[in-house]
Amino acid sequence: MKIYFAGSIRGGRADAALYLEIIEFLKTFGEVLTEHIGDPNLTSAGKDGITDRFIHDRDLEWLLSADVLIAEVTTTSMGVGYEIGRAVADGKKVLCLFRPETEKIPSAMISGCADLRFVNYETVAELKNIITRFLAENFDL
Ligand SMILES: O=c1[nH]c(=O)n([C@H]2C[C@H](O)[C@@H](COP(=O)(O)O)O2)cc1CO
Repeated sequence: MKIYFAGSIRGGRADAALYLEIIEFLKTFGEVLTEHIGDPNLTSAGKDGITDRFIHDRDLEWLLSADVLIAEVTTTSMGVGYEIGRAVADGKKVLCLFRPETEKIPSAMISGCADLRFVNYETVAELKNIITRFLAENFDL
């Protein structure tokens, strides 16, 4: 299974360590196409490609080749929102994970979308359980 993991980069790297932990966990289910999102050296000021066009085109190719998109959406990111929209438009299975303990409120354009699964979680153990169920139960919960 090819998994596209989406997490904030320029939107802020407060959850970068969590992204790395999610990616390591996702690797037990299949190939994670976007391992660089967990790179602790990748900052919100940086980029992991030569140009923005290169990053966009490379990521979109990965996204369209993936079986599923899993996004951690607690840190608001325009890029993650765009990826979710493109995945939904392409009919992909999409799981969005959000920690409501923060002061942030998710965009209604994500939490209100009926064509994806939007799930709140509190602990990493809970998050892993949700991912396991989603991937094991044919992208449903
Ligand atoms: O350098 C990058 N590399 C990269 O793969 N992305 C993609 C993957 C992430 O899921 C998403 C993050 O978007 P943003 O940078 O707007 O927070 O965009 C985004 C950037 C920078 O915008």
